[in-house]
Parts: sequence; structure tokens; C-alpha cells
Amino acid sequence: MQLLDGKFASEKIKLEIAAEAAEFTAQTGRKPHLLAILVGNDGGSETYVASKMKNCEKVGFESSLVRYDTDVTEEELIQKIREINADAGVDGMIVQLPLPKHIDPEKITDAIDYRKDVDGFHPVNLGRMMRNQPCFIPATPYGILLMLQAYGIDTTGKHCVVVGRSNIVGSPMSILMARNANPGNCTVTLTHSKTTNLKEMVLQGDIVIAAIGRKNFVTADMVKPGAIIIDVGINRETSETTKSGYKLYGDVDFENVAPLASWITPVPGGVGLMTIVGLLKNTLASAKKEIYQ
Ligand SMILES: Nc1nc2c(c(=O)[nH]1)N[C@@H](CN(C=O)c1ccc(C(=O)N[C@@H](CCC(=O)O)C(=O)O)cc1)CN2
Repeated sequence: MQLLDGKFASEKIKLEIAAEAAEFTAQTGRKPHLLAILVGNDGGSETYVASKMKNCEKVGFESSLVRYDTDVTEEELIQKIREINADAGVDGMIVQLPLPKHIDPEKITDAIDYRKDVDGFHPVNLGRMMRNQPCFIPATPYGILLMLQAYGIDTTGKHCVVVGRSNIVGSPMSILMARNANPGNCTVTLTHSKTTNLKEMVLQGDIVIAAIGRKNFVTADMVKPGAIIIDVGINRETSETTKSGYKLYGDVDFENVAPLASWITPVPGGVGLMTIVGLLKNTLASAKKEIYQ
């Protein structure tokens, strides 16, 4: 078994991003700028947004954070998004998910100018991705492609089983792994919690991408020997034995699956770190107007 190390791959790509950002700044006199909107104080969201801001600084981007209390209305948020859409000094905008129940995440995503939608969640970006046109690819699927690329893994002709059909990971991932590219060129099966013969399906996977949001959901009896295992899970549980006060678990039972796998991502230290890289790459592409003029 070999580890797909998110720390190693992300640090390597961030050096490349930093070099490109420095060149952009030298030419334009400004830094690529990412703005994040955070509603409430969910522990996970606080951590991820803080990490996004810190990584922006590391690679020479400007970053801004706009915070709201949990009782902010949908209208107030949309009004703010419209202001940011019109701000030429902001290249990329994200609204950290999840949002409180009274706010419809699709209305919020739809309000973001697709040319600043560096999370790649806007229907225009998702539609363009379907057509294999230039677009912002959702940050986590993009990070997974970059991870496979960083390790030189050829996915052509393999059977990829995606577990989970969310709009931000499972569904776009299934499209990306099927398209005519490498990584890609796979036969893809998209499974989910209502798939009746899930174990048999996952057993067929040369590549398994677990994104169902359930701790240790993929067990050793579901995995074909030699499979490549990508674990997108970030299940947080409180813990009295860790300094942070929580422990992270993936969607894969790492201890028992790892000995069977050819390659596997750990949690933490795997896909999460690559998600941030996907976001940084989209923000840089936006600043450089590589996708939209
Ligand atoms: N607007 C968005 N919201 C959410 C997204 C997203 O892509 N856009 N994805 C997830 C959370 N997420 C990014 O926002 C994210 C998750 C995990 C990590 C990460 O670095 N994980 C570390 C561990 C960090 C820890 O100690 O908790 C790791 O896996 O090593 C970064 C980003 C939902 N919301």
C-alpha cells in the first residue's frame, strides 16, 4: 500500500501557485483576492475558513472574511453577494457551507456571479463542466484530480465507483472521472445510500471515491484487492484525548482497508488539504482571467 499524501502534494502545488501569484502581482500591482462569507460559528466551518485564509497568505493572495450571525436573512446575504459581484477588486467569492436551515444554499449559490464562483457550484460552471468547457471545477473534485495527477496515476480504462451523490462532490466527481481526459476515461458507477447492492458495487471498483459523510462506511469486505481508495469524509467527533478537542474520521475504515489498497488517502492529511489547493487554483485562474474574460 502507498499513501496518497495530501500534505506532500498540496505543498508542492502551492509552491507553483505562489510563483504564478508573484508574477501576476508584479505585472498588475495587485494580488489575487479571495473573499469568504461565513455564517454562524460551526466548529468545522471556522477551521476550514481559517485554513483557506491562512493558505491565501502563504501563496501571496489577498483574502477577506465577511462574517454573519446565524440569524442573518437570505435577503441580507444575497444583497451582500450582489455588492461583492460588483467589486472589481475581488476575484473569487465563496460562501462556506453548511448554511443555517432557514437559508436555501441554492439561492445563495445562484446569486454569486459565475465568473467569481471559485467553489464551482454555480449552475453555469456545473453545466460547462458537463460539456467539458472551461469552467471552475468544484474545489474538492478538482483537488482529487490534482492529487491523482501529482502521483502520476493513470486512471484510463479503470472502473471508478463513487459512493455519494452530493452536488459538491459525488455527482461532479462521477462526471469528471468519465470524461475524455486523464485523470478520467473511467467507466463510472455512482452509488448512494439507497443503492440496494452497494457492497457488490463497491467491490467492482478499481478506484473507489467515498463521499457519503458516514464514519468508516467503506469496510474491508467492500474493497477489491489493489483498489485505489480516495476518502473524502471529514466526520468530526469530540474527543477528550486530542489537543483540538475533536478527532476526524474518514468515510473509509482506513486501518482495515489500507492493507488491501494499492493507493489510499488518509484522513486527516488527504483530500481536505487538496480541496484548498483546488480553491486556490480557481482563484488564481479567475484573477488571470483564464476561464472568463
Ligand atoms: N463553500 C464550501 N463549503 C464547503 C466545502 C467547499 O468546498 N466549499 N467543502 C467542505 C469543507 N471544506 C472546505 O470548505 C474543507 C474540508 C476539510 C479541509 C481540510 O483541510 N481538512 C484537514 C483537516 C482539518 C481539521 O483539522 O479539521 C485534513 O483533511 O487534513 C479543508 C476544507 C464543506 N463545506
